[in-house]
Amino acid sequence: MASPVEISVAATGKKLTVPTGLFINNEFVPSVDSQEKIHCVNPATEETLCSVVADPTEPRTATFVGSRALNSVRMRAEWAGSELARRAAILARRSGSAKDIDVAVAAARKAFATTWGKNVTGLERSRLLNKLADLMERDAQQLAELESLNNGKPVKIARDFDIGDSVACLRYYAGFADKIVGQTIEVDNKTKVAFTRHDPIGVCGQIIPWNYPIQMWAWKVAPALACGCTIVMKPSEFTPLTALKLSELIVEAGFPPGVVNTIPSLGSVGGAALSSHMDVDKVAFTGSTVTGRKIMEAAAKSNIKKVSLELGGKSPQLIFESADLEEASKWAALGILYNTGQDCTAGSRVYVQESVYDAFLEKLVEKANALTIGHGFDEKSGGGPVVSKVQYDKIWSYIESGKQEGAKCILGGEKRSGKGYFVDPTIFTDVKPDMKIVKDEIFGPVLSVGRFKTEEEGIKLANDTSYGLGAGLHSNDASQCMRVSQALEAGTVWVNQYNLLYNNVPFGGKKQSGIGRELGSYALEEYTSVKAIHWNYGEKLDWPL
Ligand SMILES: NC(=O)C1=CN([C@@H]2O[C@H](COP(=O)(O)OP(=O)(O)OC[C@H]3O[C@@H](n4cnc5c(N)ncnc54)[C@H](O)[C@@H]3O)[C@@H](O)[C@H]2O)C=CC1
Ligand code: BAL
Repeated sequence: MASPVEISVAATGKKLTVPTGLFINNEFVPSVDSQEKIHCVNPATEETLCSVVADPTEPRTATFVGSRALNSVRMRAEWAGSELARRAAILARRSGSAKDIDVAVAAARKAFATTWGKNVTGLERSRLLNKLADLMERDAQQLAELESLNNGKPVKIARDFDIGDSVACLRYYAGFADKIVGQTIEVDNKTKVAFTRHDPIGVCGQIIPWNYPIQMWAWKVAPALACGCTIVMKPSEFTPLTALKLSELIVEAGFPPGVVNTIPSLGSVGGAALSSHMDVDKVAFTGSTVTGRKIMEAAAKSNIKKVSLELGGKSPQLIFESADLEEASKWAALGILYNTGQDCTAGSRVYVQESVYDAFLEKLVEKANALTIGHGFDEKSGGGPVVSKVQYDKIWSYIESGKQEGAKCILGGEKRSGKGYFVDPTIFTDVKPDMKIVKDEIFGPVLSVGRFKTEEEGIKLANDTSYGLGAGLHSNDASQCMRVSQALEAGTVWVNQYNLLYNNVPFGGKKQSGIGRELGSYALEEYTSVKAIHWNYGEKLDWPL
């Protein structure tokens, strides 16, 4: 058994207990072949919270350093050819056979064949999912505090939005569990019929990021369990704590052993092993486009498992002259500042029609200034620090590049002193389409504001990106709203609002923002395999042909 640890929470004077092992077959266990650890850091204080068992099969420290460094300096030329890059590449290649992933996949396979899959009724799956939702609701405050400690986001936001929506997500899919039905298809009125079964796809590898550790867990786990799949979950190495805590609730809710397994691991080890595993039937991923591409490649090179990818974005918002500028400025601020900009749909490019440019900008700066970025346990905080030193350095390198490339920084852009990975709202104007701050996903509170004259020009600027996740438009002209929402190349378009998602509305990307859909009834397609059964109840075969 791997022992739980206690984390002292200075702000409340209480302690939180967190399991630290790999969660396999409803038990927290050590790695089969290593004592290596993932160190979890509080981004508000830079202090280590605790360490959890990692999933290594190779010398871990070097891989960990390599992996982090690789992520942080991916775009930096000096990385290429360095000794660290060479070592990281070798170690990443070697990590494909992670033994703990093998053990977890075997547990998930066994559960799928015995206690779960087609061996459990939809009603029972629904009951267990509802029970899990109740437990999550009961523990919402504790989970929110843990999420805040590990990720940085404000406790109240984690509790009321991330966890509130996650509880609702579990209940939404609990409702579907006994309603997953196929079709009856008449192929011949007298002698033959066909029907379809929507079978659970099998063992699912689920690889989630650090920006919404609990919510991305719920988006993945809820539809998979509703459909009868079993799971090997790999949380981000930056934020594994709440996935481990939720694993305790899996046991308490009464799920059979092996239905949900949790392997805290490095992406280059556990994530790569899951994506290339020959006995994983599907991999669901949320994260960067760079990693999504690797996952698709690994799936193609192994067993052609089903893949769904929810990737990055560089989402635009268009502000037209008829818009309610007061409201539009609030939505634009929310779009870039929610979760301190660490959001796949962050509205990181705003384009304003020339006639209202100055008036809008003034309001936008006022709204951005009004948001307090602070400690997650401070009730006044509307946003927290960014998740890690890696992310902090990446964001600052973009802010510097914006300045160097000639954009005008009209808000923020100055580092704070003291501890914590805090980045204040930063707005650039006078931007050009080929600037890095306009093209790349920054994943921080950094906004580029440009201008356009005509609707056609606005649409062209908005669509000038390899991404296609979200887009927003603000206008009081209904015909324009309809025209522009159709023209915007994105999986989600918000009209006179931004960034609101609902469990019953599908979510996903176009272009290089991903494939597949999460949420809504569409997500069920990701976790089921359609079988057509042809039935002959009367035709005699006229033979030979
Ligand atoms: N679309 C989104 O929601 C997210 C986008 N990002 C973007 O990615 C950038 C870098 O952040 P990262 O943490 O490095 O994202 P990432 O895409 O590398 O990490 C996301 C998940 O993928 C795993 N992973 C990493 N390499 C893998 C591999 N080879 N095979 C399988 N799984 C792997 C990680 O362990 C983590 O669980 C961010 O600055 C942001 O721009 C990051 C997180 C979420
Ligand atoms: N806000 C949707 C999920 C994500 O950012 O990853």
